[in-house]
Amino acid sequence: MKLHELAHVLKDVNPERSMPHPEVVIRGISYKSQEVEEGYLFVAIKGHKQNGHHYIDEAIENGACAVIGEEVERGLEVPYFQVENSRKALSLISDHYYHFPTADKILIGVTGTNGKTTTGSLIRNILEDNGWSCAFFGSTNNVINGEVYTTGNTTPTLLEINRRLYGSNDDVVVIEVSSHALTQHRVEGVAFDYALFTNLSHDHLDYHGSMENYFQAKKKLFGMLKKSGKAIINTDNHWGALLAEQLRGQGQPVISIGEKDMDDVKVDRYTSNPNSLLLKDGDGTLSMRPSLYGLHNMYNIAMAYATVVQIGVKAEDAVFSIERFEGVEGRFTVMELKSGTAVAIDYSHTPDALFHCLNTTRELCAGKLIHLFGFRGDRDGSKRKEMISISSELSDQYILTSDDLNSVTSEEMKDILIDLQEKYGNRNGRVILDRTRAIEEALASTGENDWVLITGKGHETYQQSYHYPVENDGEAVSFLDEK
Ligand SMILES: CC(=O)N[C@H]1[C@@H](OP(=O)(O)OP(=O)(O)OC[C@H]2O[C@@H](n3ccc(=O)[nH]c3=O)[C@H](O)[C@@H]2O)O[C@H](CO)[C@@H](O)[C@@H]1O[C@H](C)C(=O)N[C@@H](C)C(=O)N[C@H](CCC(=O)O)C(=O)O
Ligand SMILES: Nc1ncnc2c1ncn2[C@@H]1O[C@H](COP(=O)(O)OP(=O)(O)OP(=O)(O)O)[C@@H](O)[C@H]1O
Repeated sequence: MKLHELAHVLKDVNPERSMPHPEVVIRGISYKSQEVEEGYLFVAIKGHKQNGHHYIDEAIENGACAVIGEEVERGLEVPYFQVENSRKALSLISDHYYHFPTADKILIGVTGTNGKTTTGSLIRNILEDNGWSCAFFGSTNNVINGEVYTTGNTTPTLLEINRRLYGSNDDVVVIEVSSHALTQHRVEGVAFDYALFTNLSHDHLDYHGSMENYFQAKKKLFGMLKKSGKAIINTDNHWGALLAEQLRGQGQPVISIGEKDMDDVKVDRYTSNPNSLLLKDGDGTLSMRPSLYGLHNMYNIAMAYATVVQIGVKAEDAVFSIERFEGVEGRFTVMELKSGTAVAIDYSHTPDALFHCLNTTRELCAGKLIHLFGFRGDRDGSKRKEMISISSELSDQYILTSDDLNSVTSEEMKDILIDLQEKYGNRNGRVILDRTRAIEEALASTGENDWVLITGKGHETYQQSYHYPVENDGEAVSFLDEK
């Protein structure tokens, strides 16, 4: 991309200086000054913690040939483009720079408080099973051309997405679109063929301030649908029903998922023992033995099914793939121990997710159910009381322990947990700060037919070290089972 082309791409351009080198070729783009190289375009973003405009000099020292920003900047030695919104400009520019890599693909955006990763992974697996190649951007990883990459955010910026998709041969792209990403214009300009809404419940209120704001953030995804695009919505969720009503009122086609006869894809009957599901799709009834457990996962299956049949997968082929799906790492991963105890490791960290996860475990557990969980430092503290009362009600015993501390100290977290237990806990609750010690205690007090449910981290690596030298919950359970 040449420098002078930049001026045409940015609508509200106000170049600080004339274009000294219109033929200068932009060799890369970054919004991180420390990653700028010779000939790069630097995009200065005023962020939540830092202001990228304070790093423009560093970016120029590193070789930036032009800068985009929101603030007035004078006397820079390279052309400066002042724009209304740097994040939007970043997305727009990266699309042009990488020659619109999403334009010739089927784009699926999945949003919702819970179920994005499971639903997105189901869709990817069903499509891959049936002849479509499918790229994936989500919480657990990114997959492009069948290559798996680690990821930072659930939803990267479009710069990162386009960089990965440049040269991708994938037919379809599934993107988990978080409310943060939508608020921060991370996928600005992407036109989706399908937008999925799994559910909305209490989470991230520290960021959005209210459920209404949280809902409005999620709703943005549905304004990014192509003209031919379709919304696929769980209308058994209150916010989903509201969204469907609003979209239908605007003439947007909606495919509804739920347990109601009027739903386009109905979760007709689910039993957990044996694990079997009956889906109704129009006149057809589909019976299957899913590999996933829990009613919440039946909704994920219904969402994924509704999407893939729209793309062209035959119903019976979709069912076959759903039954073979191996699940998502750390989403209700079950381990059978020598003692006869079953351990489920799950990622749930919201009240709604915890409710579903505990209910599922309760349905499978014939003996005692011990639940082990904690709360992430610096995250939405308003959901903790609700989570403790759900656990108090649905588990026989629970242990409050450490989750990611972030900037909170271990001692501060201990005080938080003790205070929460005293205020909202019951006599079956305890606090054991060291996560591995807490797992050890839970395993020591269970046996045949008992279950231990460990939630909050799932597959994720521990952010801090504990007594036993292990990196995650799965490793801790295996280590202690061998001990
Ligand atoms: C609070 C938040 O969402 N922050 C996101 C935001 O960062 P920011 O722009 O505010 O960054 P900042 O640290 O304030 O820095 C501002 C700017 O200065 C630049 N800078 C800074 C320092 C320097 O030396 N040089 C320099 O250029 C930075 O590169 C940045 O462009 O934009 C970044 C680029 O997209 C994101 O990586 C980052 O996500 C942070 C890491 C994060 O943890 N976000 C969480 C809340 C999040 O987004 N979670 C959702 C999933 C939620 C869920 O469903 O559970 C997600 O999609 O991951
Ligand atoms: N449809 C659902 N409704 C409620 N809870 C769910 C649903 N699907 C999954 N969960 C619960 O939420 C947890 C997270 O599931 P998943 O990773 O699929 O969702 P997510 O939206 O990607 O979450 P995150 O954005 O935190 O990664 C699961 O471990 C499970 O306990």
